[in-house]
Amino acid sequence: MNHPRLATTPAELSKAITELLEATGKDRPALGLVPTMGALHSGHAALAQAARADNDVVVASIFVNPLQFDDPADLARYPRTLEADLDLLGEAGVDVVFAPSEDTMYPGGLPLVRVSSGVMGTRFEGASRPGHFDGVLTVVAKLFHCVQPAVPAVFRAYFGQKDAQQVALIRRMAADLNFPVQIYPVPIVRAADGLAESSRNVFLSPGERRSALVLSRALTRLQENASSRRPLDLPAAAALVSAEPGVELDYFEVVDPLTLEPVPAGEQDVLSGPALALVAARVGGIRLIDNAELHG
Ligand SMILES: Nc1ncnc2c1ncn2[C@@H]1O[C@H](COP(=O)(O)OP(=O)(O)OP(=O)(O)O)[C@@H](O)[C@H]1O
Ligand SMILES: CC(C)(CO)[C@@H](O)C(=O)[O-]
Ligand code: BAL
Repeated sequence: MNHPRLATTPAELSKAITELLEATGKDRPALGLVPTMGALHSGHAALAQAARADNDVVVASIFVNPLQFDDPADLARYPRTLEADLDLLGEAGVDVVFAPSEDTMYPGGLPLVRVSSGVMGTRFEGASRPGHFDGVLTVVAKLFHCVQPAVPAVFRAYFGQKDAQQVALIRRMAADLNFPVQIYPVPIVRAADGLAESSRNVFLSPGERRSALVLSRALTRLQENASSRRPLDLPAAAALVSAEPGVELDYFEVVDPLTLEPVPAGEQDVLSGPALALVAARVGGIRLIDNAELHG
């Protein structure tokens, strides 16, 4: 198995990227970045494959970012599978993996100055995980700076639509703070049973996994209502989730895909444009999120 080149410091990373970009012989080669927290699965592979298809050089990062965890237990048990991750990334054709230590990313402790995710970061996932999106945006800003090519190149970054709020916020950060990177969302990858792939799925027992399928079922129901121009009936979809034994609904909302502003209940019967349904629930002790685009 061909592993990608491994860089553990920004200096090693920069050197590897410059060498690979120069080796293309192109005036303006393209560089793709796939940020991850490791414990990789087919969802991450889809991101790496999309980056491979679009770019001359592909970098993936693996860093479990303590700044985005508000729950120390969640951080402590986050799965870490570096060897298998390198196999998967090698298979997907990734050239370089940046896997810094916590000390390298945050020398001298967690940073004093951070990126603020504003009001969009306080809703949905942000309401349940205070400080989460400031932590995500801060580390993504750092990763963009570490990967930013030192020679003329197109720079693209790939994020999964499974974390829809994260994609919306990273797009806003790149636009609001003039990051010279183009953000590419990649569609949600689902297991054969419909569950959105997630690193945390390994913690579900077989019974919990069966219960968790109610999330994708409820989203499909909304999609069918929207596409056949029936009233959405979000309360019925939420009731379906709440009625599932062992599932505790956190939120179920229909929002604007770019601003994440909720679509008022009175406007949900006839959608005036594309909308996004966002759902989060606890199944056993595990918090799961999912979403689906709605087209009327
Ligand atoms: N099923 C999926 N389909 C598409 N992209 C995904 C999927 N799962 C994760 N991603 C994307 O992979 C990137 C890295 O995510 P991360 O390493 O946090 O994995 P995860 O499976 O989302 O883990 P978690 O258990 O933390 O939700 C993110 O951009 C995320 O949106
Ligand atoms: C984007 C990210 C790698 C930042 O730590 C993380 O939030 C994730 O894996 O989705
Ligand atoms: N996939 C989002 C990262 C997190 O859950 O912390």
